[in-house]
Amino acid sequence: MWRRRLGALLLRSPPSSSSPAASSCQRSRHHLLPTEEPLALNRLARLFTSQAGSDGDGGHSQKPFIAFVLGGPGSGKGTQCTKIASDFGFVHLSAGDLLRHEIASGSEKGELILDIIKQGRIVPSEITVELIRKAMEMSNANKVLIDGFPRCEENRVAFERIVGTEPDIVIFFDCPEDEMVKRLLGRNQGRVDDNIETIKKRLKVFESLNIPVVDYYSSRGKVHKINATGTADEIFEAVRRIFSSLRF
Ligand SMILES: Nc1ncnc2c1ncn2[C@@H]1O[C@H](COP(=O)(O)OP(=O)(O)OP(=O)(O)O)[C@@H](O)[C@H]1O
Ligand SMILES: Nc1ccn([C@H]2C[C@H](O)[C@@H](COP(=O)(O)O)O2)c(=O)n1
Ligand SMILES: [Mg+2]
Repeated sequence: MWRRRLGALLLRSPPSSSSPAASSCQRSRHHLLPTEEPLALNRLARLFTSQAGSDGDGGHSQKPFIAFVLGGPGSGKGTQCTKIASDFGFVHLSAGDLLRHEIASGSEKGELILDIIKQGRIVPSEITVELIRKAMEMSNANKVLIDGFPRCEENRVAFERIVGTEPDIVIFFDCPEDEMVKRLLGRNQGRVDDNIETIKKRLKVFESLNIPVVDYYSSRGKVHKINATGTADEIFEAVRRIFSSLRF
């Protein structure tokens, strides 16, 4: 299985030399690659992840179909992912939920994550990608929705480096800011970032760091942009048309 092989390779890689606190989407690009040794491992990892085929021990190394689901805070990513997962048999991995789960675990890393989320900033990519990679491996899924990721260029590059593959498609929920703010203020799920001060910061981060990632994937012909106004069911009709036309 590609996941087992990749997991074994990555478990053997040495820890990153950069401290998580020093790592952020604001860092310069040359700080993204921790050491040269993981790079060599990444090349090996790609051999197991970039294409389907026999992995030499009788197993099947087909990589999962990956859809990144993007959109501003409150655009309805989580709501729509639940529907896609139920109707199209995808496993739904929310980057935000994985980070909140880490906070709830009481780990030291969780304290750092909580601090960053309260400020509406982006968690260091190494942390988020590692949580996603582990969740993908544990799910053993062949169709995965990755909700709320990548949030910035550094997230995108780190995913390609650590997981060794690109998304097959990117779904982008396009929603006006005033509607997103209204939805977030009415969400009522006790999230530490659903207050107007943090929401304003999240919207700024979305515009400055996440939209460039959407543009990057648009230029590669991977983006399906969906008008995210209207009821959740109306929006899902547009989503359904896209997923019904895919071969996975
Ligand atoms: N089409 C819609 N119309 C009105 N409310 C909606 C719609 N879709 C979702 N909501 C509600 O808006 C709130 C935010 O939705 P959701 O959590 O799905 O957004 P999100 O994009 O995942 O946000 P975040 O990035 O903060 O996780 C929720 O309370 C949800 O029930
Ligand atoms: N790739 C990601 C995804 C999420 N976060 C942090 C910052 C977000 O404001 C917060 C909540 O995420 P959401 O549930 O809104 O998707 O989690 C991040 O740093 N990097
Ligand atoms: Mg969400």
